[in-house]
Amino acid sequence: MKVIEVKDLAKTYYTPFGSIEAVKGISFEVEEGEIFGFLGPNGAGKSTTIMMLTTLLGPTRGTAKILGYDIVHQPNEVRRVIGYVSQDLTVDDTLTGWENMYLQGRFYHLPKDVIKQRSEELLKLLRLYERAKDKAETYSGGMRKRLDIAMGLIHRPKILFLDEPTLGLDVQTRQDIWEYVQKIRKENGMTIFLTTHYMEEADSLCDRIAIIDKGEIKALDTPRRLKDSIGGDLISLRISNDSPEQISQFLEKVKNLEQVKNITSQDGRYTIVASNAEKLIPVIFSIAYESNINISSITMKKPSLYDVYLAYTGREFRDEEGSKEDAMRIRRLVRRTR
Ligand SMILES: Nc1ncnc2c1ncn2[C@@H]1O[C@H](COP(=O)(O)OP(=O)(O)OP(=O)(O)O)[C@@H](O)[C@H]1O
Repeated sequence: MKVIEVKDLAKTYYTPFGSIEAVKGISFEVEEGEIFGFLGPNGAGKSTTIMMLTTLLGPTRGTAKILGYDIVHQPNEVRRVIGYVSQDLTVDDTLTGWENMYLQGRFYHLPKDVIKQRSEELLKLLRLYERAKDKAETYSGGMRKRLDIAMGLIHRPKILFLDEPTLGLDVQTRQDIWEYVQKIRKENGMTIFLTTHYMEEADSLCDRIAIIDKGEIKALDTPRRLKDSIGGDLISLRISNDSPEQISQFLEKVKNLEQVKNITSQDGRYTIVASNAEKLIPVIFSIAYESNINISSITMKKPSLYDVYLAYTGREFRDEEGSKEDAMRIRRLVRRTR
């Protein structure tokens, strides 16, 4: 069953300095029980999309349905069936874990006994139960994020939206959060929609991934199939010759080999996409020898999501402006979690 249906969804921000087309008419569907990831660099349009789907922001164009409810015309129904954990923590530091859970439960008008029972369940699931009587200000950053997720689950949402759930957390805590997200899905049969700019997070956690760049979905599939879509292994090589003519003749010969699918170059590095790369490397060396080409380095690897991103967007997964914004956001989170 499709629980999220998005059709031609778009958002343009109008600012005194001009308009920004943050999301440019995207369409996709999410099946019940999936962990669905939105992967893209800073500024790609991930938060804008999640905010539209959680009814916090009106779209400029297009529609989306959450469990059949329209995000524009039935926002209250949508809010009842979803949980949303934003990038910013909603935890109140001056309250204990229990109190934070209680407050959240009251927002949803849940009876006291239900809040107590669900809080106990969730605090145990997210390994916070032992510290639930302590004030949140004594928690680590990872514990606060876990409490935030527990709070987002108190009304038993059918779909949980997580915006960059592990932003600014260390590697170990990040992996803990992944484990909890998988546990939540398993134990509650929930659908999870998350945004991330961490490749390994999307790879190990998501059933399917949409790669988003500059407000557009560039590719959407399972991590395995996305990687397979590259069409083979990747051989990366550097050449120390100076003559462009010599190099292009060499590359032409390599390109004509049956196993070679594609060759791209970036910053003086040539990337060859090929099947059976192990067997191809000696052949490349012998062509280089015949063509008087000096290979200064050569490596071989299976494609990663990073390579998929590169192949679909034609550029590196970085954004100078975005990384500044990201650093600021992490600093803000760190300050708050102190
Ligand atoms: N309130 C706003 N007003 C104007 N422009 C905005 C606003 N919010 C976001 N933008 C712009 O819209 C684009 C998409 O931003 P968005 O926050 O959705 O991206 P993102 O992929 O979630 O990145 P990040 O992880 O940095 O939040 C960016 O160019 C951003 O600067």
